[in-house]
Amino acid sequence: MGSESLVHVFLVSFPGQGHVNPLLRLGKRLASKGLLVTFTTPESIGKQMRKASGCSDEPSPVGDGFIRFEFFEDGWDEDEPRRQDLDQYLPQLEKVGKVVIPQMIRRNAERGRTVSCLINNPFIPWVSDVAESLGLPSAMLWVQSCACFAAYYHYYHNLVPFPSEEAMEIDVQLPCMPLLKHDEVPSFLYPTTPYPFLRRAIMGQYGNLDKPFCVLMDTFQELESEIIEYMSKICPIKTVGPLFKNPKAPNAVRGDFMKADDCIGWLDSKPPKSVVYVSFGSVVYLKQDQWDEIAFGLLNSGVNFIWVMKPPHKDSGYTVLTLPEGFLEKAGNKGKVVQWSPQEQVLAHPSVACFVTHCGWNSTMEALTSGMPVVAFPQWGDQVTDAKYLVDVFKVGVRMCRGEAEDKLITRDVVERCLVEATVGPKAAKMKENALKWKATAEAAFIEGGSSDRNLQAFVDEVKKRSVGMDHSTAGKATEKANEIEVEAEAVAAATDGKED
Ligand SMILES: O=c1cc(-c2ccc(O)cc2)oc2cc(O[C@@H]3O[C@H](CO)[C@@H](O)[C@H](O)[C@H]3O)cc(O)c12
Ligand SMILES: O=c1ccn([C@@H]2O[C@H](COP(=O)(O)OP(=O)(O)O)[C@@H](O)[C@H]2O)c(=O)[nH]1
Repeated sequence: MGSESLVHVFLVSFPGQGHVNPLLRLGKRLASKGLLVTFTTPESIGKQMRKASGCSDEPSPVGDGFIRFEFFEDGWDEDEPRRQDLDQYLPQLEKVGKVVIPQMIRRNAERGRTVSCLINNPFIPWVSDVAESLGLPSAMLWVQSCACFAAYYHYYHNLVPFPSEEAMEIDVQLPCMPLLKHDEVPSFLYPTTPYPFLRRAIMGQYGNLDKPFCVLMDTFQELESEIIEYMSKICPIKTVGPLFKNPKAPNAVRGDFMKADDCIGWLDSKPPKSVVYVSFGSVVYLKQDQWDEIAFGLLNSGVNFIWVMKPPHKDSGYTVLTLPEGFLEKAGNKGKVVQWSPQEQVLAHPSVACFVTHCGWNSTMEALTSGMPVVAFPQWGDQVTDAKYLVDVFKVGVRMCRGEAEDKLITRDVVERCLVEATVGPKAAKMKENALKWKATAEAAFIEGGSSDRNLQAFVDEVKKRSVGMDHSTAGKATEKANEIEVEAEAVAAATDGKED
């Protein structure tokens, strides 16, 4: 069957690695179940994805369906530094996206690829408005834990007290969740967060939560059963994780912004469970003094290690981190420093003993599903909550810090102690045992017939059902509406021409 005759879903992603990965993984899972999937995000990131991962606009077969990429211009010059300032970039994306997404959908319809459903991830809640205005069903992929989803929900609706300027250090009790200490609540909710724009970005999604007919989540029933059950009574939640596992299409299509450095051969040469993998994800950037302490902690503990040292974006305002003098020489063949790693492969490698992680939700799911114990080094946002769960609830980790808000230098001795604790002795063995249990539970969820697979199949069936109900007049309405929006946009552009800075 050609890709034209398939039901077509259109995925719109916020241009961050931690958002692209889970949405693209969802796209692959949907494609493998027989859908045509178009994935879009701004061209600035598209350019990187094409170069690093070979993403193309030609449909690639995935299982029974296809996936293709179609990027969009965000209206800014290629090297516009304001993209690093989300306070400015998010409104720009909304302004442009509300015009260009309907145009893309119309062009697809004209080419015989009528879109049946729009799916977005957080930070770009206006996608649900676009869907609504076109008369299209929409869904949202939540890319953090259900626990964090619940925390934000209760905050948004003022259902329980959260830390405030009057009472900064109060603990937070949410239904069906362990008590969260004040610094274990997603840190964007602190009154003092340096990232209020990220709080606004997330809250925007809650303001629009009545629009998607389904909230997909990259978690699984057995991992967060009580809170999933509780929130399911309030929201149309479907857990479909771990999304990075796709039995039918392993690794074919990827969306990395940077090419991964090769380190698998090096890992092959190391004994089983002898290597510590250290990565803080795609956005966290530590301070130089903390970096130095980690470097000495790694050296002093004598472990083998792979350390991801991602260069900062040139407009981020961060100064490039350096390694202590003589570090690489001292580490010798015990250590490997890379700019970007093939993380899924590293976590699956038998030589790796533990993962020093910033506890982003993607990294958290990848670690659990790979049966990998962690050393939790959260910084902000959901990371501090994920760290709490990894250590106290899932029991697969030791805690190295409590987050950026604590503003505490973690010394080399503490780093060393945590590394030893996570790799040798009875506590390490127990954590490994727990991690392997989570791995097995995750596998049972994503294989055919498992909880996540059934939820995904139910979602696909629902999309198909709605697309049948969507006769040509609905598709025609979408086209008409897109035309109207375009005319309006042209008028707006003409009216504002030359008036912008
Ligand atoms: O592309 C991004 C840019 C920024 C950012 C941009 C400018 C700033 O001054 C501060 C942050 O934040 C981000 C935060 C993100 O949160 C990350 O999102 C994941 C999924 O929600 C979580 O699981 C992780 O813990 C969390 O780091 C993801 C981004 O792509 C970005
Ligand atoms: O060297 C690296 C570091 C990270 N990742 C991937 O980048 C994503 C990071 O997402 P996460 O939610 O963990 O953190 P964020 O970058 O959003 O803070 C995960 O899928 C990782 O597997 C990777 O492939 N190589």
